[in-house]
Amino acid sequence: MQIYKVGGAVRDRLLGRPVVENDWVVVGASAEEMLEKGFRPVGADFPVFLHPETGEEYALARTERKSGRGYGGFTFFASPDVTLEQDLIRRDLTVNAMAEDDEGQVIDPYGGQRDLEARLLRHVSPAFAEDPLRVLRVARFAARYAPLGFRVAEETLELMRQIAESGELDALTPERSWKEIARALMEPSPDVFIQVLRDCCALKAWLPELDSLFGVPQPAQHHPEVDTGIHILAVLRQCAMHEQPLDVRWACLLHDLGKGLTPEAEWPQHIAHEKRGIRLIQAVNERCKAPRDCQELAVLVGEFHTHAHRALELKASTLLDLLQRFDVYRRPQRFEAFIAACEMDARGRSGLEQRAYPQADYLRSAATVARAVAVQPLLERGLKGAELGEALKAERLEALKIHKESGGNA
Ligand SMILES: Nc1ccn([C@@H]2O[C@H](COP(=O)(O)OP(=O)(O)OP(=O)(O)O)[C@@H](O)[C@H]2O)c(=O)n1
Ligand SMILES: [Mg+2]
Repeated sequence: MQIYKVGGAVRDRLLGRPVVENDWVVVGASAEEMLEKGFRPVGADFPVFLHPETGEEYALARTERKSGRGYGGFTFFASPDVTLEQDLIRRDLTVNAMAEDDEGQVIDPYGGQRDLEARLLRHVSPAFAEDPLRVLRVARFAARYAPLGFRVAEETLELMRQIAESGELDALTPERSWKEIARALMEPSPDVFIQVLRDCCALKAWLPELDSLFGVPQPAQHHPEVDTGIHILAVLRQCAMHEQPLDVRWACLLHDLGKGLTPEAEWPQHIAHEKRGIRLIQAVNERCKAPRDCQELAVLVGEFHTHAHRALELKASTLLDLLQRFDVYRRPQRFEAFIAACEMDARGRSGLEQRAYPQADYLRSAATVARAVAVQPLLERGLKGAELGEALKAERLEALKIHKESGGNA
């Protein structure tokens, strides 16, 4: 049997980037031989094994044919006769279809090195279409390598368009898709992920609520970029620049979905888009099976981002309602994430990226002030239950009024 390093490890070494994990392909071996050598099988009918010591993945060279729609609809054909070239040709991108032998020699039958030079993400063969997840993968690689000058080859974009238009993306399980989405949003250019999906019409299939924001105008006074979709891309760029975590990026992606429901007669105003957007955000959350923290933050940012932007004008009682709603007493971290998302929203506007956002510190100090109200004296007065709650609220309100009068510098 011959063992080759394949995929991302070869690509990233040639790019001079750190290699995080190795994938291996094994040619000329049977499953029985692998088991004899102590490799552990990953699944019953999946020709992939884990190395007994390193835990890295070793896949038998295989050809893959589609037997039905969606994931699960795969049949694998692995046999000792399958050659390295046959294995590589069914892979997604030429830059991912290179192998390296144990002497460091690169085997590159499909022009991976040429495309690395040309900064092109290009599919290897029509077998690309066997796995519709690759549409998301390519957009994710584009989001990762855009800063190095990579772009998706025109013919690959065309193939991605055919896959998207065939409805195949609907067959992807939310679990598989979410992994790609989450990784893509954390890449250096998450906006490129969305842009590529839009370019191949996959955004329309996957996230029509977001796709329809392109072409929807906003008031130029607050949004010099005008187009709502362009604004979302700019907000994502800010998220990457400020190294925001996934929940913040997810919330930013969805925060303005309500603007897609504004009747055209009201454009460029979007009165009540925050409330209107809630059910869209919830629907996307559920459809994508986003993790709980992402779901929660997205709904809260959707409903309350305008509150944050107007923080300095809010009445003390409205401010208190906001803090109560966020449960800043027990969930301080979630409120921080909310503030971060709103700041990214404020900065994701052409020419306003550097503008100060004093609302952030104002909200932070308001939360501190409300949190500082002590419960103990109220307990000592014998208050409990609903009465205690009301008294606590009243004291917090007083504290916030003083805070507001002092301009937030209390
Ligand atoms: N849907 C997929 C998934 C994987 N691969 C192939 O399997 C290799 C390893 O897959 P994976 O580890 O998911 O991707 P990497 O390319 O290693 O990239 P990453 O840096 O994201 O791990 C890829 O390079 C590619 O050759 C593929 O062709 N189609
Ligand atoms: Mg890998």
